[in-house]
Amino acid sequence: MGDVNRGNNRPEWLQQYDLIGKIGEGTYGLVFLAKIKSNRSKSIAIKKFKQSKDGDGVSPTAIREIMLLREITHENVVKLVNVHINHVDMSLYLAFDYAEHDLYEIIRHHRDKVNHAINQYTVKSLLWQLLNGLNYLHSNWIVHRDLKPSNILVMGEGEEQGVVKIADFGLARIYQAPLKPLFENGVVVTIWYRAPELLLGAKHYTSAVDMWAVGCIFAELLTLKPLFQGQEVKATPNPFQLDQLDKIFKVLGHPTQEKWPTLVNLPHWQSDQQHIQGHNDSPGLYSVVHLSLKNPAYDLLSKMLEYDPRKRITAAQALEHEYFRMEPLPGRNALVPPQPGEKIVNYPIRPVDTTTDFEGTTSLQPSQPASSGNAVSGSIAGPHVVPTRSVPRPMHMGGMQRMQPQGMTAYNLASQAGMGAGMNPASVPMQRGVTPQAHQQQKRPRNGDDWIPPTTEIKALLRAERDLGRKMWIFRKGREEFGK
Ligand SMILES: Nc1ncnc2c1ncn2[C@@H]1O[C@H](COP(=O)(O)OP(=O)(O)OP(=O)(O)O)[C@@H](O)[C@H]1O
Repeated sequence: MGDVNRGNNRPEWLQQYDLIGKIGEGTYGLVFLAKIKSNRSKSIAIKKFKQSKDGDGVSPTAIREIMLLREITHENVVKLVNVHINHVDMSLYLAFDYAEHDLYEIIRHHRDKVNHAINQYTVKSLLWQLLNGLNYLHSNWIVHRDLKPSNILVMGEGEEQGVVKIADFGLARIYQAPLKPLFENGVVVTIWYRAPELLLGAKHYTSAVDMWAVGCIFAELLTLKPLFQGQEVKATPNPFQLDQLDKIFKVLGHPTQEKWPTLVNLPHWQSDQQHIQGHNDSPGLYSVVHLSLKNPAYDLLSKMLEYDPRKRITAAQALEHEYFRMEPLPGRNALVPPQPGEKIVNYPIRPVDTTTDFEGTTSLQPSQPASSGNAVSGSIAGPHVVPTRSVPRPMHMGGMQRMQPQGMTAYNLASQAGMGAGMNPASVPMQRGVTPQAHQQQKRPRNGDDWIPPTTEIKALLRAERDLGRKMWIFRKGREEFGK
């Protein structure tokens, strides 16, 4: 057990886990690695959400994330295995299946450590599974909106080795007609992967924004470099990201009204003509990604990076693309070597900062090696421990699992449904329910520290969101009436 389990006020629910340490930090909170005590071979990633700024407890963002994730069951989408709300301080913990790798680290490893490209089979398998998960989400009216390499997880050793899992639905929204204006929720997609319509000020978003991000990620898998690495403007809540657009135009050329008729309606296109309506020559996407114009990979990529969102390829269409029908065929284990005897890439496991506990505080005790075999942070713990990467370890490679296109259709049966003449969420079978483990947990109420059963939980969360809305309404009314 790591030091992080030694605190006096450790909540009781946590006792089913051995908390190993912190593995990451995002906009919405910290991510921890834990082991289930009753089954130490099972690793869990526990995401602790930060409190909302106004101290109202569980934030609406978190509520949406839970509501979405409880409904979602797909091999290529990360599984939410448990939810915990601490009623004392209204902090929220989500327990997900743990994935040893993510595309950010895989790309980084190839670029900075092994110094060679990711093999074609792996790129194709990663991309296919990413599209497969995304197709499922889009079929269920969910736009991810924050796709980027660190949100695309890949399973390590075990039965699911090399399987892609889309993670982080912190910004995802269920989208229905009429679409909600973007600005209500502020910034959506991380800038490098942000679609041009959003950069040009579109007030509505569609699943096409995710496909743009997939195009950027596909190019990054091929070249090991972010495709459009713009300098972010951070001044106002949703500033005009001129540099990001500029980076895109430099590679793809400037969009034209002929190719993208609704372009003229976009706010920034009108307001900043001088900067963004030039007509300079671009080197061409194919030269940046080093692909010939005839290569099916290039054809698919250029369809993902189509300017007009209405013409951009959908996830369902992309899965049917010729690229996935030619050798090497994509497979379920994206990390197996392309040919028997070919060199295996030893991807590093996640470093774990064993000195940081759930409160984000540091125990100031020396780190201990995690029994999980995960890498741990430096040996002397300080308040600002910089985790070090472990020595890469060889991965056990199981039998090669590759799929024929027909096999993939079966594998993807649910997610392919309803994608012909428009998306039809009703035709996609969705499993509801909760793991038996979660049911056991809910029977043990504790002092402000209980597990909430799924339906009650959703109701409670909805109530919390409604209450928050009511509070804001009362607050706004008060301001109107009293002029404050
Ligand atoms: N289920 C998981 N298993 C293993 N690692 C995970 C899991 N979920 C998230 N991570 C990792 O934890 C780190 C932080 O993730 P998180 O989703 O909080 O933030 P982010 O995606 O890096 O940034 P942001 O939230 O600002 O978009 C990332 O490196 C991510 O790959």
